[in-house]
Amino acid sequence: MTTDLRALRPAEWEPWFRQLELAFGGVPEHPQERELWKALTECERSIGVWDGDVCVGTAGAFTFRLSVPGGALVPTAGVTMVSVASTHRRRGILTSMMRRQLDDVFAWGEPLAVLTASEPAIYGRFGYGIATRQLRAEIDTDRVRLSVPEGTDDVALRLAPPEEASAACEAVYARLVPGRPGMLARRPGWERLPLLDPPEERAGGSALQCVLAERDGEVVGFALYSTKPEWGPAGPKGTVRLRHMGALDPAAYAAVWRFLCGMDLMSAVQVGNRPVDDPWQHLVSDVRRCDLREVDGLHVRLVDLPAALEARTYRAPVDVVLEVDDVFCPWNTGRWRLSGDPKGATCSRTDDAADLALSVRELGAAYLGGVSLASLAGAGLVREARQGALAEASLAFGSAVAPWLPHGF
Ligand SMILES: CC(=O)SCCNC(=O)CCNC(=O)[C@H](O)C(C)(C)COP(=O)(O)OP(=O)(O)OC[C@H]1O[C@@H](n2cnc3c(N)ncnc32)[C@H](O)[C@@H]1OP(=O)(O)O
Repeated sequence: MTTDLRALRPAEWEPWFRQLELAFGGVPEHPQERELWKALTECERSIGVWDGDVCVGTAGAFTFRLSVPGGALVPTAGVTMVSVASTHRRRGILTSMMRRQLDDVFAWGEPLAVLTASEPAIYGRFGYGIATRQLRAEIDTDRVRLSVPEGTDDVALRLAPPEEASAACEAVYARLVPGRPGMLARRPGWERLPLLDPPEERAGGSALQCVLAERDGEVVGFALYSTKPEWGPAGPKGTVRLRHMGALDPAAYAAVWRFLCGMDLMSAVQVGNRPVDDPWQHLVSDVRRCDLREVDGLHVRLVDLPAALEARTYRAPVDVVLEVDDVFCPWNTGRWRLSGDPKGATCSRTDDAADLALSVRELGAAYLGGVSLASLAGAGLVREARQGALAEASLAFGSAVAPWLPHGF
């Protein structure tokens, strides 16, 4: 079988995207969603694999800037729309696309590649580590009470049509990005993503709604959500489905959560993707009635290892030699001295003896500060060669807030 792997040509987008839809089960995306992804596709950064004139492989790489510990926004490739035709599976087409893509990303000078996986088992072999988790919950608001901090009553709430409120929500979102590793600075066009709301995908729920939290006329928080009314023998038992929220201070945050949890005729708030350290967990009277669950979120790959390690800061002073194994991107393999602190870091090749040995996948998992090197060592995935190095590096790599990716891509 000979196939042709090449950059996507704009005129090829339809069959290319159709291949992606087929690989994901064949149901066409809603036109609203299709149009958004078409507008956001960066053809010159996307790959198509063709068998004759049939598209059999797809992969894209959005131009992102990712928030990392310390608040820098690092140029990052957002790997997306990966698929191989079921007629051509398990013949190495994904591997060939990952090869081309990571070579490209390195050549573009982007230190990181990130993705969210349809199945977490796919990408470890290409050097991606699971760096963030997302919290899912269903809060039983008939039973759970919320205690709110002082100042919450000073926050005014106002319903607004989501389209009209979008600019104000985006302004709040943008201010949150540097403070939470894993968040993405949104480029023009991406503000449409939280507003996607095809009627066919509401599953009995309302259209998207928006509440704004304001203090002295300034928007300090928001939530995008829908409601699903339902009635049982004992009366109302509707559900609030939270899509997206953000707030600039604890009182604004609590005001939004009190609104979500206090809606009349609603018995539950469903939360699909929040940070694992989301503060509402400390406001509720009964955390057991919140049905907390966690799943993998952002998978991170260090493409240019020294540039990536120098782009973030470290929570405590650290001076370690890392012996890194990177089979898929061998330019990262070798010994690297990392010296860093809360202000910055340097990372360069060294012949000195290793303090810690690990693969680039573990480094990707630990990079945003949400997965501890000590925990990875407990699984036998990080080896300590100098006593004390593991504790030192674990502390330094940690983040005060859990890294989190608010939305898929
Ligand atoms: C970021 C995103 O876009 S996530 C979306 C990923 N896409 C999908 O899930 C759509 C449906 N699935 C597919 O399109 C394909 O099955 C793909 C893309 C996952 C794999 O494509 P293929 O061309 O079959 O993969 P390829 O032949 O290169 O396999 C490489 C290796 O990965 C392994 N692999 C491939 N798919 C999977 C999987 N789903 N789970 C576990 N391992 C896998 C193969 O067994 C192979 O292992 P080996 O090197 O030890 O032999």
